[in-house]
Amino acid sequence: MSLLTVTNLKKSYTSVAVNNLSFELEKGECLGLVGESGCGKSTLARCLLRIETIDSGSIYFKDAAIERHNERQMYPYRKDIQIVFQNPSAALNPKLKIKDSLIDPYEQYKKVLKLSHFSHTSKDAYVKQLLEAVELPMDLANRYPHELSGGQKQRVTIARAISIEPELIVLDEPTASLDVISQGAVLTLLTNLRKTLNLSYLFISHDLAAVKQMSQRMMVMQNGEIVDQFNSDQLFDVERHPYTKELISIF
Ligand SMILES: Nc1ncnc2c1ncn2[C@@H]1O[C@H](COP(=O)(O)OP(=O)(O)OP(=O)(O)O)[C@@H](O)[C@H]1O
Repeated sequence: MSLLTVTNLKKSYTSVAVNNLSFELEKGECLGLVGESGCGKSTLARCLLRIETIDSGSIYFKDAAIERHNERQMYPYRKDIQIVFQNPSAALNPKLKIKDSLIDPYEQYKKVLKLSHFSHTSKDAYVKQLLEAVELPMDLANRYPHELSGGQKQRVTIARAISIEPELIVLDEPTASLDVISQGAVLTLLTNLRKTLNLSYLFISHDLAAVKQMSQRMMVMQNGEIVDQFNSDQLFDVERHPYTKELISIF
């Protein structure tokens, strides 16, 4: 059984943002999602996280159809689906030291947490493991977000996401705000973490090369619909959808 099964998902604002989306995501895989600005990628992410309500369709995660869950029913699933956003500065509380930001998801979900990779013997020991996991030095723990570089901040948001050992992380343009060198390093880190922690990713980006590098399978979205789905090594095959070919030619 797939970790995530989305069927005929539809979400409209003033016009349709996401229409009739169906796909499956397997445990342990990175599934890439590409498409130009405004095609509905972030709307899909918000629907999966239940930040948005959906109009119709279903979202089946692990053993449950979560699309109509209320907040109380969502609680055990919330910890299993985490998100890393494009802009780490907006994702971190500027008033919290890094160590306090890192401990925050644990505090929120400790009632339902069963950690197998990290261990929480003390706050300091836990923070140290998380900083090590994202290859950041321990002395960042006592700093505030504005004292970190963009790449370091994004590593902190990744550490927060993995701290509660979720099943799935939605990566919504996680490197878009970083310089090219930091981008490569963060993508490599994410790939290593996926393998070490047996994570699954939905990797959203308009960077075709990055998605190909990271993902085992890819989906292409246009005007709110998935127009192409394939194994990443079939990206350049002749039978690709004309829009996929167009994206390749732009790249
Ligand atoms: N809260 C909202 N209210 C009204 N319309 C919205 C809202 N959020 C998104 N939309 C619209 O839905 C469509 C899809 O937007 P979405 O942000 O999902 O695209 P995207 O592919 O993630 O774009 P980008 O790559 O620029 O982030 C757009 O037409 C957008 O204007």
